Amino acid sequence: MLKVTNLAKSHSTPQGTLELFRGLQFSVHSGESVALMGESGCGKSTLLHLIAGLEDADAGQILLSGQDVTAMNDSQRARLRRHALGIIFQQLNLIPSLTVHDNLAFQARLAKCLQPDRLTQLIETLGLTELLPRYPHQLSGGQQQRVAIGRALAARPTLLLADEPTGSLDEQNADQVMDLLLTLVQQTGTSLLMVTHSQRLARRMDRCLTLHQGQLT
Ligand SMILES: Nc1ncnc2c1ncn2[C@@H]1O[C@H](COP(=O)(O)OP(=O)(O)OP(=O)(O)O)[C@@H](O)[C@H]1O
Repeated sequence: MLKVTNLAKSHSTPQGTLELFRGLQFSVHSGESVALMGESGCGKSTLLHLIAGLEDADAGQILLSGQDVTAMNDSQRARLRRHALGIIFQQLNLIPSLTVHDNLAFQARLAKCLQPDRLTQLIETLGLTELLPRYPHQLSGGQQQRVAIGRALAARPTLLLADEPTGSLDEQNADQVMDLLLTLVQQTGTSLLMVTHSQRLARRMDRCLTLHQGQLT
């Protein structure tokens, strides 16, 4: 489903070139949930950005359902993000001027795959029914997190990329959000690649990859 081969990425910084990784290889299979761990600054977020086509790799190949992200132009990448990827980054990027309901429907509408029954089911599973008319600033952190998960899954992505989606929550809320995320991923057959600093959350996933000094173990 996701196959990464010989991936290399460096950043240029005022101190010179910072090589994050070279020759990186790994796969995520259909329906599999994989934790991505590693110390701060090792390149986990950058790796998600490369897979999402938001940054360019220096070398290597990223195949998503057989399509090579590294060979796509900007509009092909945007299309891929709309149709095949769900993305939950640290800044949740909910749209402040839209209600919870419209935030949830937004990405599915863009991808032209809004299915009202499916959206209703997602809303129920995520416990958001009462909150539909509210705006993001009227929600708690955990509630915003659930909306971001719903929005990412409403468009039926093949792969969900999540960067510490429970990072700002306390343990109890993080566990609840994680329960929902894993249930939904299982129900929909979506694959999940999730950055986390929590061993506890990582143990709940099918597999854990650790990025250390440019290598995955
Ligand atoms: N656009 C950029 N230009 C230069 N350096 C960058 C850029 N983006 C990230 N970096 C550097 O690349 C390294 C990897 O950053 P990245 O955000 O991928 O790490 P991370 O593993 O996700 O860290 P954290 O766990 O703290 O979120 C860091 O040292 C960071 O300072």
